[in-house]
Amino acid sequence: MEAKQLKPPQSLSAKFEGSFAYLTVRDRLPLILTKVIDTLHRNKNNFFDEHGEAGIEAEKKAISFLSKLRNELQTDKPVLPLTDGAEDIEAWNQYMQRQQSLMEDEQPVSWFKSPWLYVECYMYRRIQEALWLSPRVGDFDVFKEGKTQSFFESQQATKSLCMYLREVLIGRNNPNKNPLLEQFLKFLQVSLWGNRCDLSISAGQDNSQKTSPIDTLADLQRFILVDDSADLWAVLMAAQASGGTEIRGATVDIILDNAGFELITDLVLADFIVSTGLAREVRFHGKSIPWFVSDVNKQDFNWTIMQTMASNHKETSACGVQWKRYMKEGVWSYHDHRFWTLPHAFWDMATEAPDLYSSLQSSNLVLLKGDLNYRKLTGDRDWEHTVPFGRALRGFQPAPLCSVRTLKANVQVGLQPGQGEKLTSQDPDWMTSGKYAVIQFFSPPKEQVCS
Ligand SMILES: O=P(O)(O)OC[C@@]1(O)O[C@H](CO)[C@@H](O)[C@@H]1O
Ligand SMILES: [Mn+2]
Repeated sequence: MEAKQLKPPQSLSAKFEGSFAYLTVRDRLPLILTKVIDTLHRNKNNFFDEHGEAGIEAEKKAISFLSKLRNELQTDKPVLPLTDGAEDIEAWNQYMQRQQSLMEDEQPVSWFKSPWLYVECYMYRRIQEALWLSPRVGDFDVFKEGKTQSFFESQQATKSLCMYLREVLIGRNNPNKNPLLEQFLKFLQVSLWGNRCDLSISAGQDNSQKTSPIDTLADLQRFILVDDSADLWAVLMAAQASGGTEIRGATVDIILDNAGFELITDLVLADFIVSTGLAREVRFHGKSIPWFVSDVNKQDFNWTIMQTMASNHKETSACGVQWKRYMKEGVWSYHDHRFWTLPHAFWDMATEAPDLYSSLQSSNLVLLKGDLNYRKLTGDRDWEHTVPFGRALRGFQPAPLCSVRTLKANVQVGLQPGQGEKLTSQDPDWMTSGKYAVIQFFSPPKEQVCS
C-alpha cells in the first residue's frame, strides 16, 4: 500500500504570517466567537422563559467561557485539554499530546504555532465545551439562526431546483429527451456549486444562492479544475451491472458539508440517483455537534426535510414528501459518527474510527462534500499541486471516493504540470476564493487475486 510511511509535507499553519491560515486565525475565528457570544446574549430572554434564573446563569457562564477562549486565541496562549467529560475528550487530548510531540524546542501547542486544521477544529469543540459546561444551554445550537436564514434566503433557488428535478423524473420515460448521464452531471454540478454557500468563509455573513442553479452551470464549467465525473459514472454503471437478480444500483455514502442551500442540492442529487435506480441506498453523514458555522447536524437534516415538505410550492413540497418517505423506508439514512468532529486527517480513520472505516468499505461510492473534507483528505498539508490525489490520501482508501469541493483553502493536489502556476499568475486567490472547484476521484487498487 502506498503509504503513511512517506512523510507528508508540512501542515498549513498560522505560524506563516500573511498566509490564509494566519488571516483566518487572526481575523475570522475571533469574529465567529464574537458572533457566538452575541447570539447567546440575544437569546437571553428565551433561556429565561425556559429555565428561569438558572437559564440566565447558564448563559452568563457560557459567555464567560467563550470570552476567555477568544482571549486565549488572540494572545496565542497554549491550547488546553478538554474537561467536559464527553466521550470524545480522550481522543482530543491524545491528539493534543501528539501535536505537542511535534513542536520544536518543546514550545507549547498554541493557536498561532500549531497546524491550522487542528486549532480551527479545536475552536468549534471548545465552543461546545463552553455550552456543555453550562448545562441549561447545553443543547443550544449557536449557529442555528444563520443556517435557518440561509435556508430561507435560498428559497427561490430551491423552488427552481425542485421543479427541475420533478420535471426530469417525470420526463424520464423518454430517454432520448433526457439522457441519464447528462442529467446526472447536472445534479452533481449543482451539488458542487452548492458548496459555495458556506457560512464559515464569510464568518456568518449571508452567502445564500439567489439565482437558478441549473441556468448557471454552463458558465461555471470552465472553473472546474479537475473533473473526474466520468469515473463516478463508471462506478455507478458497474454497480448496476453487478447486481445479478438482486436489487441493483449502488450504495452511496454522502459525507455532508453545509446546511442551507448546499444540503438541498445534496438531497436533490440523492433523490435523483435513487429515483432513477442508479443507487439503491444513500447513507448521509453529518456532524454530531454544531460545526464550522454552517455544517449539517441531525437537527438541521430533519428540519430541512420537514420545511421542504411544508413548502407552499407544489414541486418543492413533493420533494420533501419523497425525502421523508426515503428516510422512513430506510432507503436513505442519517449517521453522525463522532470522528467527523475530531481534528484528524482521514488517513487516521482506519485506526481512530475502525467502525466508520469498515462501514465505508461497504460503499460503492463515497462522495465527500466541501472544503473542510478536502483539507482532511489531504491532511491540510502544503502539497505540490502535481502530487497525485491518491498519494495525498496516504492510505485512506475505504472505497471509490470523490471530493466534490469548491476551493477555499490553500491545498490542491492532482493538477497538471504548470496548471497551478498558471492559475497563480492569472488569479492569485484561486485557492481560497471559492470561484474554482474540483470533482476529484480516487479508486483503491483492485485486490491482487492469487491464482
Ligand atoms: O467545508 P466548507 O464548508 O466548504 O468550508 C469551510 C471553510 O470555509 O472553513 C474554513 C475557513 O474558516 C476554510 O478552510 C473552509 O473553506
Ligand atoms: Mn462547512
